[in-house]
Amino acid sequence: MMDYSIRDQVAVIKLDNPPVNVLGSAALTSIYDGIGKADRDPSIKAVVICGKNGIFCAGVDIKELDNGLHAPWIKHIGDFIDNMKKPVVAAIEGFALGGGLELALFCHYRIALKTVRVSLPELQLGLMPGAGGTIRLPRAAGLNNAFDIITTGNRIPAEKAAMMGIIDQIVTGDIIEEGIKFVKSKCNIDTSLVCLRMKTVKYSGDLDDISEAFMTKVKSKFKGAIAPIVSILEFVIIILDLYYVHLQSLSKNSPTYTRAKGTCK
Ligand SMILES: CC/C=C\C=C\CC(=O)SCCNC(=O)CCNC(=O)[C@H](O)C(C)(C)COP(=O)(O)OP(=O)(O)OC[C@H]1O[C@@H](n2cnc3c(N)ncnc32)[C@H](O)[C@@H]1OP(=O)(O)O
Repeated sequence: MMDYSIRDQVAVIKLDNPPVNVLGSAALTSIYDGIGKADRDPSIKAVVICGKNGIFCAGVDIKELDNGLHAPWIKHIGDFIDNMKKPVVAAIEGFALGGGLELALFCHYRIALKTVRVSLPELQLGLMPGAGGTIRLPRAAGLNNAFDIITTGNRIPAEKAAMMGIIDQIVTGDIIEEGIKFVKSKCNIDTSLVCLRMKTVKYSGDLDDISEAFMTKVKSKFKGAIAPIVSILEFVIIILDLYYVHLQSLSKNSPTYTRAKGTCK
């Protein structure tokens, strides 16, 4: 399900679940184990996550969804990386779709070949991007772009994704070599500063107006099947609102207040 190797003090975690590296229970467990191993090993300075077979990851294994995915649920991987001091980069080729993009968004950085496409197609499948997509995508790409990507399921080309802030660098050549080179240059950076979950959500205009406009657009597109879509959009808004509520409960002098304040501008 995953190859673990060490190159020049960098752990390379290569998803290996042919043909398209979907995330079932076994693959998720092996990624979680691999990241834990890299974190515990004092000789490892950084981590690259990539995929075999010319593709990063086609998302969660849809065939397993009916039976329920077993622990560690994909979100646990995100929680773990959020707290890692060693930088983690997603080195993307082919596609990063659904849970695959969410996995990439867990990482501190994302690099990609120019030919890459990313998307969150969950909504079209009657699902929601529940593994952090609603939290991290707005923080990477801004609220307006995130709503657009989540509601359309469009596949975004790498260069556009880079302009939006989803991809940090477009590279050419061997994606793993590039990943190693990239992540080694980030070893002295405080990872909490690049952890997407702690970043500010950027949006232009009034939050209620933006969400209302997207609701209207989505309702007209998905005639007769809007319940999950409306819930998902509301969920994104609720997450933002929760940050405000959380803020109000904190002492204004606390470091947590200062940090949390930055997440909901
Ligand atoms: C509570 C919240 C829970 C879950 C959240 C889930 C989020 C998700 O990740 S949902 C999944 C989102 N991903 C997708 O929708 C991607 C679907 N796949 C594709 O679009 C394409 O397969 C492709 C990745 C673009 C590759 O295309 P191609 O090279 O033409 O190969 P295919 O013939 O389409 O696929 C090969 C083989 O893989 C199977 N497969 C592809 N994706 C998945 C998947 N996500 N889960 C399970 N299986 C998948 C596909 O069915 C083919 O299988 P065969 O047996 O060979 O037919």
